[in-house]
Amino acid sequence: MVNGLSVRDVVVRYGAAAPAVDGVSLDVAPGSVVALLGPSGCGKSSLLRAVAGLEPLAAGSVSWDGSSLAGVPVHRRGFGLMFQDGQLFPHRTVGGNVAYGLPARSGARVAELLDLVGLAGYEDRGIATLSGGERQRVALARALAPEPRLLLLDEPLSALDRALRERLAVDLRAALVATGTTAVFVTHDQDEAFAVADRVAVMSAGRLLQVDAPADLWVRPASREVASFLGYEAFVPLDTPAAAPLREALDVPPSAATLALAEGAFVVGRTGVAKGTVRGVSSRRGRSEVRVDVDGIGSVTALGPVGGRWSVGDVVELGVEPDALAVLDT
Ligand SMILES: Nc1ncnc2c1ncn2[C@@H]1O[C@H](COP(=O)(O)OP(=O)(O)OP(=O)(O)O)[C@@H](O)[C@H]1O
Repeated sequence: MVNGLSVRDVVVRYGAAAPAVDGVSLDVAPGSVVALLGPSGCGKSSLLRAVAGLEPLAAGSVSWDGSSLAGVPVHRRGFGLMFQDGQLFPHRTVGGNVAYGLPARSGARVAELLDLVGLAGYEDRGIATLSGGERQRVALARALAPEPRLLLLDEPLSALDRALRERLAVDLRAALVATGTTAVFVTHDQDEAFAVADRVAVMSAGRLLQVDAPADLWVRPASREVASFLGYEAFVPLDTPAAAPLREALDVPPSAATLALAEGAFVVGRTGVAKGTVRGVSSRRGRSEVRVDVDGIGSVTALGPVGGRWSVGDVVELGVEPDALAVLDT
């Protein structure tokens, strides 16, 4: 028996089109957080909705602690749901929203939950007076209040701006860990998936490509497709001359395997092991991003120090950052 959530060979179809979810199997252990990560339309929400009982299965099974949930309606699964637009009750106070679904006179519990999501003392505020980020914090407190045995989160941060999203992702993980909540979290944002989840399940076109802890996924993407989705931007066979300095940095022998390079695999200004021709320069978060062409590798984004001055056509020395390299399985 598998403890927690077990998804086996699940297929979800809408009419005659190709299945939205095409034979996915996934386990979520009690107390762990799994992110479903993939591009728009790959079937993440459909899978989440199937687990919730909101979408019928065309094939396969969903079970909890070894018991099939077939025929168990949404409200009897003991699962919580949280969506992109929080779906708060606009005419209740913050406290009234969080208390919904709790027994009467749960004031202390409401206060504890608001404290957990960083909104201590917000009980009497009206929903209309809250920022978008505060609303999602209230929605999270409300979703956690009944202590669901599984919390299903569908892009809960994607309506927020980037800086807020990054902060809330960290707070969201802290709240899930502090409460020991088992959760499945849908996102199309790699950084968010890595910040929130213990394990990340990468989906594409209805299928699951790889499930791993964030660090393992980054270091050992199973395929070029996974690597591309994580942000690896160039691919080169390990046995080509251009790959020699990269092989050396990783201390791996030449082989037919493919080496993937993420942004920052090359660093401008470090002891040079390769040369690149500058094609463009931009600045992000204080660092310089230098688009360079490297013979035998192609166009890649090298990182450089703040305020570096390069012109298009300059030839620059490039050092290597091993953490931005991965060897793909053949
Ligand atoms: N109710 C529906 N009726 C018909 N087709 C649907 C329905 N819901 C989703 N689909 C289709 O199923 C596929 C998967 O959609 P789904 O929403 O699960 O993907 P997603 O990965 O969650 O995408 P997004 O990140 O854009 O929400 C898409 O091709 C979509 O058009």
